[in-house]
Amino acid sequence: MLQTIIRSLILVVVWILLWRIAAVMEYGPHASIWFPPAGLTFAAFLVMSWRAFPAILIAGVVTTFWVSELYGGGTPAKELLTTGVLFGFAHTLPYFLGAWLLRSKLTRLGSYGLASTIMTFLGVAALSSFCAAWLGTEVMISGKLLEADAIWYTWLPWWIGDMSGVIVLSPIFIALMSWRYPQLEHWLGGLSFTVKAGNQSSFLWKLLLILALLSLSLILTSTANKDEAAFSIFFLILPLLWVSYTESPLNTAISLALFSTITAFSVGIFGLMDYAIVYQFAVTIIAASAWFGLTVPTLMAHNELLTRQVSEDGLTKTASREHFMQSADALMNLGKRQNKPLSLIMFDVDEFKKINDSYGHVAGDRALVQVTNIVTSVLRSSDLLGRFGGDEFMILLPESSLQFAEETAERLRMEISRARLEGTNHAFSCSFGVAEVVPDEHIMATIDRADKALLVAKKRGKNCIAREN
Ligand SMILES: Nc1nc2c(ncn2[C@@H]2O[C@H](COP(=O)(O)OP(=O)(O)OP(=O)(O)O)[C@@H](O)[C@H]2O)c(=O)[nH]1
Repeated sequence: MLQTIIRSLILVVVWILLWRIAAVMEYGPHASIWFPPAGLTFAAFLVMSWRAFPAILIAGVVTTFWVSELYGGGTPAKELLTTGVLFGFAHTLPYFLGAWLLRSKLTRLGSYGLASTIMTFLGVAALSSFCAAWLGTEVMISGKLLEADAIWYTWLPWWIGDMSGVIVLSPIFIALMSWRYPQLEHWLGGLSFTVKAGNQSSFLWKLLLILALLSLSLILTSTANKDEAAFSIFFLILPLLWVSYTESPLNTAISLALFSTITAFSVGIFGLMDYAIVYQFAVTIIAASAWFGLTVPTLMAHNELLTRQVSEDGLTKTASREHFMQSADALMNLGKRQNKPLSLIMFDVDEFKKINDSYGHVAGDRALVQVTNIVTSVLRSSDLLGRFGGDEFMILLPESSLQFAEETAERLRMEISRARLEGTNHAFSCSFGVAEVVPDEHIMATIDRADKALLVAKKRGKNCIAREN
């Protein structure tokens, strides 16, 4: 309970502080480049759900009194209180509903729906801020804190400011809060905001590049005082996308927060109010693109994982049957072009069933890994080892005559027979069948001949090598 009260108090104070900062950076009445409290409200509802309500309502009431103070005052306290409560609801309800929608979508998507998560986040940010700005303006007008016709020139910049506040800043607020709520990571749709171990120097260089380019664009605009110069800020999309493609979501959130904060402050410092709308759109569009950019590394990682799963045997990490066939085709074509012989070895662990029956299937699995490790240590890097199925494996040896393949099989047989099943005194052995690839034949024909030779080796008493007839 005490913890909830402390968290709510911190939320009230931070919200009011951010509101004050945004008010300092206003380029028109109720219009700033971005409105950070909107980002905080959205993040708070996403992380804390309805528990964030009291804190944001209180902050809404306090700031309504402050607005009256800033813009002339004169409204009686009772009326201000009603306006404050109404404003609180006008601000919180749209963001609460938006965060609830995103939250329920996230729980359904899991970590594979990052692109969909980001699309929903951007859509929800646009809709929630639209409603919050519209309702907020109406409340301000009915509370006589705004002129009736102000709806037309206040509502639009209010909306864009709120929307960019949510799009640009709520991820950094979610990141800050998720350190206190680690359970968040499960449903952030593959977005992890935890600090990753490792060298951050490349990120710092990228950050410096962003700051340098931003300063250049701002100085250029204040010197030239031309629209064309102001639009140069859109070039910042390149380094920011670079960050999102190559860095963690947390680093992307930090870069966007820093980029947008400096931009918002600079509009006041450099007197760039005339270009405020350019900066507002630049910040929002660049942030939205950077969030989509985050899907690239995630998709690439998924792609890599899937490729590995398809091309690798899950247990022994040797080539899967499908991958072996594909690679064998390429190696056979190369052999044919270079006019070099290729040979194939099929081998099978002897009495493998006994290992399973005596020591269990887990020990059986370990035995298969042990055998393939021994085989890999003997083979050349150009040889291709694949699992045919069960305890049967195949090796394609480029630039190898039948004679060379037999010698290799003999070395493998010796090495394997020296090994003992981990933690036991159980000795292994394998039987081998060897065949040479005939130019233009299908790999399955060679496999068939090597397999027949393997059967012969088994019939001869196992732990030996047989060559094709
Ligand atoms: N632990 C484990 N066992 C497997 C796996 N795949 C197949 N097996 C078992 O491996 C055994 C293969 O037995 P076989 O090759 O038919 O016979 P064997 O005992 O090796 O006898 P020989 O080949 O005649 O020497 C079967 O009992 C399968 O259930 C696996 O991935 N892990």
